[in-house]
Amino acid sequence: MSIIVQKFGGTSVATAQKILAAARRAVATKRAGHQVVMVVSARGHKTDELVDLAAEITDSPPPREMDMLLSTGEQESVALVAMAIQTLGEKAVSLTGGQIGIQTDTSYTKARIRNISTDRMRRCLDEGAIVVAAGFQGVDDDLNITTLGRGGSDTTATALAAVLRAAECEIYTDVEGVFTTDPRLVKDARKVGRISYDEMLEMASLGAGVMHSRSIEFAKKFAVPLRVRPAYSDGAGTLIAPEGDEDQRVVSGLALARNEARVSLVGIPDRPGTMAIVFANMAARKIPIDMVVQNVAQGGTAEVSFTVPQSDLAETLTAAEDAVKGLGAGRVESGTAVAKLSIVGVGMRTHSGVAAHMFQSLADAGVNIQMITTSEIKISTLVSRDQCEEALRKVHAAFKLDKPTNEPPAVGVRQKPAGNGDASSQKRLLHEVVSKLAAMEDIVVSEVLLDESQARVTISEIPDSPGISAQLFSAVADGDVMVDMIVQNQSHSGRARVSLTVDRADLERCLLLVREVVSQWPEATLTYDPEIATLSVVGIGLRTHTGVGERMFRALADASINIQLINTSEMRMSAVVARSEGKKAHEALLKAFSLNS
Ligand SMILES: Nc1ncnc2c1ncn2[C@@H]1O[C@H](COP(=O)(O)OP(=O)(O)O)[C@@H](O)[C@H]1O
Ligand SMILES: N[C@@H](CC(=O)OP(=O)(O)O)C(=O)O
Repeated sequence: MSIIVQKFGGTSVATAQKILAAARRAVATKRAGHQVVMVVSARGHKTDELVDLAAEITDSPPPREMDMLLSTGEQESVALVAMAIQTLGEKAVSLTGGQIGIQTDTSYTKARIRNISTDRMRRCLDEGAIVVAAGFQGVDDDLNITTLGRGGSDTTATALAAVLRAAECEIYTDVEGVFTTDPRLVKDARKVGRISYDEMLEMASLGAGVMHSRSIEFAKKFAVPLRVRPAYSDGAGTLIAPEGDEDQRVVSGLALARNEARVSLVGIPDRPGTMAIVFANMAARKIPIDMVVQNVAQGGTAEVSFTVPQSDLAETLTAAEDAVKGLGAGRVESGTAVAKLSIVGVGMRTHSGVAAHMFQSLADAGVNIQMITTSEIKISTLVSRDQCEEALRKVHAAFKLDKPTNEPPAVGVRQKPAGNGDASSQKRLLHEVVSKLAAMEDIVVSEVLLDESQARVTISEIPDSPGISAQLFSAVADGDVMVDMIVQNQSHSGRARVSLTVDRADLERCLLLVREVVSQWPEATLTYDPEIATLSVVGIGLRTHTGVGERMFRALADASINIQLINTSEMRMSAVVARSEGKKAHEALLKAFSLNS
């Protein structure tokens, strides 16, 4: 008999009526011939209320007691849901994380799942009961209660689906499914029928609150089909699966992270080891870095900027000050009142002109871009917070995401065939690595790739005002040059620096196009380097595990290799180095991540 996991978020069990509705759905699924495991969150704003209550008692609640407190929200709701099921005439057993055997590490308030025992759940299911599992919690080796971090019930649900080999994991919520962007912010947002794990991972980690990114990591690692569905109707929702829709748009969705802060380390030494020290200091404080922007150095000093949630700013500044002390040079700058606006879509792998279109729509809205970073399937920009919602609406409309998908794509010229070439070998590699994991949530690094086919172009001293990036990238796109990485730092004295990488065969054409645009800015300078290599560490959980950057940059530092550019995503962390050092860097990274060449 197939197992279906059904997760109900806080909004979907907020009242007795909603609890009964959730119970009816589980009962109907059981009566249709499935075994059912429900995962339930705390009712409504219960978790927030408990957090506020603790704050009234003390400024720094002990993490162990915080987890003891927060886990009660879910304990209340599972009991109520189990009662509701029993009144409908079916057997039900509510279980806490500890009673199930969800074993975690001891990092209170952000624990990671190590193992899950299926014995108790299977026994209950075999006795004909619906299992009602408390989301968001587990226990450590000493049976201390731990929680998985805010929004963690999605992670519980996907992890239970993985260990039970469920046919599907359904996430019931207060919207029809996954939308092109948050429907609360953009009323024209449309529901997506199907989206790939990779796109959903990016969307979730870039700010789309509908799913917790760690739960998509589980889904991808253990190939769990996920479906986001409305709790209030029979809508089919959105399927999250290995691949997205066939007739996919170039851009599938937009995400906004409103409460970001920027931290920059300026004037730091441009030498091997710098990034290793920076990342080690961040990892030591478990600070998850969002957008990392390191641009080519000038005058012997380098600069790295990154964004963090504003709530992590104080801790990040301390870590950054420690890093500067360790480096013996540089200073720390920071900026608040910024927001991160990102576009996501696998179509970017094959189409040119996507960045230009995004930048142009921001320019048309009078929005200045303070920082840019890209990965193969996303482009993130840092903009001022007071303009961010308007910017979100403008970019959404510019990509015609408010229109049905069967219309011709709004942008982009296909430059590369779509075929997913080595997808099956990637799946095999992933499976091999996952099968050897000691703990379920351990980081997965499946490959280290060396790309020697690219060239770098850097434009310095360009004016820092709306429309500049749009002009630059429109010119390149109009010339049909496919841009891979884009990195733009925060500006200094009204001047910014942008670097991009292109296929080496396109370098001459790209330079011609860029020169023409740059000629209108008297102070701007253009440099290029056809001799670069890009190293990419590929895996799952690269951003949520803060130690990957540290390990990567430590390995490059130990091999005395200097880093020119960095870009990161959920599934890839890349660094540009001199081509002459590419092979050595590749070997060093394979060794650091215990992979065979
Ligand atoms: N791309 C998106 N698609 C759908 N919903 C989104 C998206 N981005 C943000 N959201 C928001 O996520 C909310 C659902 O998540 P959440 O409030 O955590 O629900 P739950 O309590 O069910 O876990 C929606 O109400 C919606 O406003
Ligand atoms: N109750 C927890 C866990 C959770 O995932 O909730 P929800 O499914 O309502 O986002 C929280 O508020 O963080």
